[in-house]
Amino acid sequence: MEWQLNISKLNKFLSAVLNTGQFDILKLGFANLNEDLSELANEEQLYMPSIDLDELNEMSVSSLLRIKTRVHLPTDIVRFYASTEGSVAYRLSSGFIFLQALYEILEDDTLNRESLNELQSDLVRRVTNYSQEILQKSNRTGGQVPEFKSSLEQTAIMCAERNTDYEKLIKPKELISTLEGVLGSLDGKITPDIQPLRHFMEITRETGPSGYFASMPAHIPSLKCFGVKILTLYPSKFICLPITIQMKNLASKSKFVDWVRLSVTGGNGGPGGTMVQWSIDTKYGVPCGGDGGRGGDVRMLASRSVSNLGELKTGYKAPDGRLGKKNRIPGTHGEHILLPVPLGTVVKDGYGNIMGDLLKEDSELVVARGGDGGMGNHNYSVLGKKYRFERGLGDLGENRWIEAEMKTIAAVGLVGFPNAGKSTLLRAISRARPKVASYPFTTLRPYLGAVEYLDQSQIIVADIPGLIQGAHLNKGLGHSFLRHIERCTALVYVLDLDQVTMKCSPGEQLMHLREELRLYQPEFMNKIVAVVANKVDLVDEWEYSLEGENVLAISAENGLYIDEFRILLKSNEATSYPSHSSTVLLYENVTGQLITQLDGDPITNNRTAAISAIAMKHLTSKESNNLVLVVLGSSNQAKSHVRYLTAVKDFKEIRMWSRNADNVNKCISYLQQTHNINTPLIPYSSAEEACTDADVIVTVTLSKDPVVKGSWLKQGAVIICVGACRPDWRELDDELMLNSAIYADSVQSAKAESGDIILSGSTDRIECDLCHIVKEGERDWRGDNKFILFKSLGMAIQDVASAHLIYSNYISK
Ligand SMILES: NC(=O)C1=CN([C@@H]2O[C@H](COP(=O)(O)OP(=O)(O)OC[C@H]3O[C@@H](n4cnc5c(N)ncnc54)[C@H](OP(=O)(O)O)[C@@H]3O)[C@@H](O)[C@H]2O)C=CC1
Ligand SMILES: O=C(O)C1=NCCCC1
Ligand SMILES: [Mg+2]
Repeated sequence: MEWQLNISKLNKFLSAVLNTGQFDILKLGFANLNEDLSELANEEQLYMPSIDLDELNEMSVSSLLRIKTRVHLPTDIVRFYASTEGSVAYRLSSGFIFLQALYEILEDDTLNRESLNELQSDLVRRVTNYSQEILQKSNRTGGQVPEFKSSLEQTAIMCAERNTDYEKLIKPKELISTLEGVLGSLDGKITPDIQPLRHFMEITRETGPSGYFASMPAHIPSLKCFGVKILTLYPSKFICLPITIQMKNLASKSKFVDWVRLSVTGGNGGPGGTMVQWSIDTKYGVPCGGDGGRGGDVRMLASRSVSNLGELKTGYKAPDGRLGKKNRIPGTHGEHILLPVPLGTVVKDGYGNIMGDLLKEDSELVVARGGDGGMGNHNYSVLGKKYRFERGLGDLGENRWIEAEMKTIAAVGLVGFPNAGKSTLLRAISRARPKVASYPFTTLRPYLGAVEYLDQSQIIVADIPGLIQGAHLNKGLGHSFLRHIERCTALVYVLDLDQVTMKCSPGEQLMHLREELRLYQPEFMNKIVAVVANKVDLVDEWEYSLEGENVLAISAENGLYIDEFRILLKSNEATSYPSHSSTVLLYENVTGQLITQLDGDPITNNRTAAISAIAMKHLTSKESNNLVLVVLGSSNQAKSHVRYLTAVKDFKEIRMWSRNADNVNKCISYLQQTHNINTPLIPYSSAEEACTDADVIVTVTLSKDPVVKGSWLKQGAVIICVGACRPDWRELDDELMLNSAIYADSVQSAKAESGDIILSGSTDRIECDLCHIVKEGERDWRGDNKFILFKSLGMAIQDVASAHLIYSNYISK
């Protein structure tokens, strides 16, 4: 029987899993279907390998085994990998999910869960037997290939080591020659990298387009290993909103109340005891009544789990202390009443005097003290018969009116004109369910939502009621909502891009919003601000900056760029995250045992530069020396490219440009101090000036728009384009693209992923893969073209070969 997967059902299933919000990406490991998938990518149906349920023949078991070994499944047939925020890759118990998926999507309705469970055990048993047979045939005794034996302990140590140590294990010249060797051995056959995943990436993009890449498993027969790289990319890093406030468990069902007046009364002190202990020695006995217990206090307790003051009643009275007991034992104290209030609550007495400011989690403020207990008669024992029943009655508890007011209600306030979509946005990023309707002032009081992150942190966002022009004069909801803004640490201006509902152009909206806030309180201008343009799905084109501000275009309704927005809110941390983070998993070829798991970031930084160095070495003539190198960009790739390119060529000077001049200076000091780069490194404030008369230009930016123009460059210039890794991003303009002889590390990836190639209409103009260049040796690579361009996108095989080299260096250390 042939299992036929229905794509639309599969999509539905994957979307449903993704929509649980627990996973950012699911990779379905049809590992042995690389070729088939790329061929079938545009077709309606995907096919599972042929499996004869009645009699599993060797062929089908072998194909299953290949799936098993490729994706390293101890008990299952296919595994889902989930790459979470921060790029922690982990595995799900896949068999169950997979079979459930199959159950949902198989055309054959007669299959039920039990029969699938049976099928799974049967397959696993057969696959296990078969793999043992293979191992025996190949004279292997254990589960591991001898050279990797007993390496797992070291692997664990290695995984725990820091990036800097990884860097020490990578020497530019060694990595360059290793990768050149691997490229030379490829014989023109390159594992398709990204293409087979495109289908699944599309699903991911639809459900949350945060830009996740994953390289398919790459086999390197000569190295006896294969591997996978999982990479996440946070392109929203370009907007920063430093926020540190985090709160927890905000889901309060109560009405939103930010001010209350209530009466509080401490418990009265309990009366002292009047017991007398009789004895033969004393005529009247010995008084032994204990002191009365203290009355309980009424206290306020700052708690992250409370969102507003709506749970508070109008009055509280704490329990009284109890009567003192015999044998001088004090009476029980009255219990304190703890009133949980949100962090940032300010408490005043009835005269407006501030009693306290509850800023820290678990801080307490006594708002009505309980009375002291009265003295028990044992205190009066010396007074003889007359006073032996004397005692104190206990003090009354304090009683007062107090006012509690929330000062900080949210870290972030969403500010925008009515119907800009703030409530929809809050719904999209949190579990808050504010009313949404397209008439002004749907939101009459701020709704709060907790934006939750996988690291358990939360940021509280308030949907501030719609603002109208003249609000500072108390028009509309005027001051009542401007007061809320006062309490937010940061503001996000939400602009309306919908021609139908917008009051004025997005630029004017931003101007008016700012003006209203400024007129109400000039200090508002000091607040940290970000700008988002909502309803981007309704417009054809959108500028990404307005009045000098970066603007994040989103669609709250359709969930477009909502992940980016969530990250923007957390960008205090997000800016300290690298824009790319990755993990490389290295497996042993035959048994599929995991050899090691490596931090992919140093691998990415080094191998990409090594590949560029190989390309540059071949694409520039051997004799050429003392060239001028330009590096556009100043971060990881800029640093590694200077190191690797100088390892294969001598340059007269290296010109460095980046949007931010400080970054260039930092990059230069790092290269000089840490890597002793002796070639003059010269900062440039204009990319055009830097590129004029340059021989080699490297673009390593996160730009979405061209940073180099063909008109700037001299004939014969070699351009190494490393950024613009998405089909809609550019680093190079059309003139440059159309006048270049184009090469790529993988033609297939470049055609599918490079915005420069796709948008300039150059998909059919790519000459060949890097492995052909390496094999062919020196020739005229430019032909009739003005420039030579190498487009790098990165391939799994480069990661795997580099990971293998690092690992080998590590174990031989
Ligand atoms: N081909 C491949 O195999 C690989 C490609 N890459 C790509 O290389 C590029 C650099 O990577 P990496 O150094 O790790 O990235 P980082 O995020 O660390 O650095 C980004 C760099 O781009 C600059 N930049 C950001 N936005 C813009 C913009 N709008 N215009 C101009 N410059 C901008 C930044 O400098 P400043 O803030 O000063 O502007 C910074 O120097 C990325 O595009 C990445 O995707 C990465 C790994 C592998
Ligand atoms: O590591 C890779 O390969 C990358 N490719 C595209 C851009 C980001 C990193
Ligand atoms: Mg890549």
